[in-house]
Amino acid sequence: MAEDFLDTLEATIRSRRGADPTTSYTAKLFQRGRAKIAQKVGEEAVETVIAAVADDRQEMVSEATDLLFHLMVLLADAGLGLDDIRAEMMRREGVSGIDEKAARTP
Ligand SMILES: N=c1c2ncn([C@@H]3O[C@H](COP(=O)(O)OP(=O)(O)OP(=O)(O)O)[C@@H](O)[C@H]3O)c2ncn1[C@@H]1O[C@H](COP(=O)(O)O)[C@@H](O)[C@H]1O
Repeated sequence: MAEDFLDTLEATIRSRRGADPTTSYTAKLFQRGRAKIAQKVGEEAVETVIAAVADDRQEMVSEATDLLFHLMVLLADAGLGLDDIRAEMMRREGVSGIDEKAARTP
């Protein structure tokens, strides 16, 4: 898988564990803990949805970026990362959501 900016960002996020929370927002999130990080993911998800319903494309990009950043921090806090998401996405490749749902719905 080609290295892209998200991989660079993931490395930055991981490097902020135990860093100074007065100079790093990511370090501050880690310090505040899993529940607070999860809350931020929820807030950013809601803000993304609001922007989508308002059909505000610029705001959607901004809020979706906040959402993805906070989701990456949440994954990192749990010892997970983009490789785990890639692996799961690749496992699902070619399996239609329609077929997958039909297989688990009696
Ligand atoms: N991509 C981001 C990024 N996206 C959003 N944010 C921050 O996320 C916060 C979300 O906004 P909010 O208004 O909800 O935050 P808040 O009111 O401060 O939060 P709370 O009071 O609710 O805790 C803002 O402070 C944004 O600056 C980010 N902060 C950092 N990054 C990346 O992470 C890197 C490391 O950042 P530091 O850890 O701060 O050095 C940076 O170089 C960037 O590449």
